[in-house]
Amino acid sequence: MGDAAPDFLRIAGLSKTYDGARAVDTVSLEIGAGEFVALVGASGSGKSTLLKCVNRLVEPDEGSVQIDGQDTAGLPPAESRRRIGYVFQGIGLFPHLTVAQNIALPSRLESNALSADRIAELLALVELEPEMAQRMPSELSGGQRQRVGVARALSSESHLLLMDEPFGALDPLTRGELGKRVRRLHDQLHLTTVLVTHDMAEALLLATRVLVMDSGRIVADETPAALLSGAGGEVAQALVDVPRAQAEALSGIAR
Ligand SMILES: Nc1ncnc2c1ncn2[C@@H]1O[C@H](COP(=O)(O)OP(=O)(O)OP(=O)(O)O)[C@@H](O)[C@H]1O
Repeated sequence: MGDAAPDFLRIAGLSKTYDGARAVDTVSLEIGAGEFVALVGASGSGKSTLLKCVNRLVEPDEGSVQIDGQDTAGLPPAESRRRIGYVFQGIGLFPHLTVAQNIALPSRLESNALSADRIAELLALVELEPEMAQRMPSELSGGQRQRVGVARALSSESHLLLMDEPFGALDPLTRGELGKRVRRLHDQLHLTTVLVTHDMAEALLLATRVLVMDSGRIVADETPAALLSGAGGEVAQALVDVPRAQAEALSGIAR
């Protein structure tokens, strides 16, 4: 979508079945360089599985994924993952490594050690003090840990950032701040970003494009403005109705 940016991520005919149930059902999708895409949908609609097929934490049964013109099936899965920055639920920081060691890990696997200056720079990008580098993850708040996760995802200097509910379990203020921060980083570093979120308001506020998944398929692909004007069909509009109803209820109280 957008201004004729070249497609950076191309997903073609992708399917993944678990125990006879299709988690992802023949999804085809092109995402241009520089897009910030939010992927929303009910629990179990296939969002995480789709993202994991992109970085090959999950092997698809059918279909292909191309990143910057290169088919990921031609690379060992670990090599594909090193080329992608990702923040996934359940893939947290290593508790026995310091913040600095956690951030440096993807680069160390590439035999490309990160300098202390580079680690400080990555911490600054997510607005953490350089002194945090020597702390253990248990000495950080949940929000600080999630920032370190984002810094680690950015450490490989990949241009593709995949995030699966990266702001989950944060208080709303921190969540809002971290979301805006990630959006600014996306713009500054010219990233292509896919963010899975349960929060339609967050999707509408942060993304340039919103994809809605339902039963393994993409059922809507719209800009936030189009969704707010009523486009995208029934499933998408049911999701947009949630923040819309909240905004109306709040303005009713203020009157
Ligand atoms: N490793 C697995 N083994 C078996 N079934 C799985 C596995 N991972 C996911 N599934 C199933 O695939 C479907 C899609 O799951 P997925 O995690 O992709 O959904 P989701 O949209 O990300 O959900 P949520 O919003 O709850 O995180 C679900 O029915 C889920 O139970």
